[in-house]
Amino acid sequence: MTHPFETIAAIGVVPVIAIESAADAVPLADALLEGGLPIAEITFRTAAAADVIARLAEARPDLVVGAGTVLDTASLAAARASGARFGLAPGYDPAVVDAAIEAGLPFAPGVMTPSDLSLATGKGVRVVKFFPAGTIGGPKALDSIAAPFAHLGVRFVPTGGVTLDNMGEWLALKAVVAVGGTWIARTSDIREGRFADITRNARAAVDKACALIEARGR
Ligand SMILES: O=C(O)C(=O)C[C@H](O)[C@H](O)COP(=O)(O)O
Repeated sequence: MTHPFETIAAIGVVPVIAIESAADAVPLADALLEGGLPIAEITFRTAAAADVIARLAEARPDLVVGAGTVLDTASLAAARASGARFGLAPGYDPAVVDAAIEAGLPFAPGVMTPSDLSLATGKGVRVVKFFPAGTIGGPKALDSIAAPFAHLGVRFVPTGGVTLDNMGEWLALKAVVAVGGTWIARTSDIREGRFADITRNARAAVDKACALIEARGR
């Protein structure tokens, strides 16, 4: 089975999803898959997250489903038990990172500073979320912060303020493995059943990411 971070690198975009009802899980997955996006980061921002992951792992194995907003070890355990294939967090919590390593779950903690990055790389982590990407200073900030870690092969998933319009600025950076964002499958679009819009957003994001990744010649 392909490593989930390889799939993420090949596609170049990760939809960050806060879904409120497990009943919407399969329609959401089908909307993403129809848009050519076989990845979903289901965030533990809602009580439904673990149920949604479990349903998707069971009913839509073609979708690489992961857990987002993993803020504590209890969420990590719930994510694993539900069948999440990877995890991400907005910040760096050593207890969560240790638990993910121990469990063998591919996990990208969030970093914002060189200190966070040092902690992460010291644990052997090589894929991190860069959050909140837009607010920290955009691609220029990432370029500067990443430079002293480049020889370690650290790759970033900038998230927070990324859109279809600005994703090209991020994916132009070699250190960026993929971008993440909520714009592809918004909570309100899921709640109100606008799955055709989600398919359209997914297709636009994937097409753009693929073109950008090809252009930079990876
Ligand atoms: O929840 C997490 O684990 C996070 O890391 C934060 C989210 O990825 C961002 O809040 C998405 O930001 P927007 O795409 O600008 O809405």
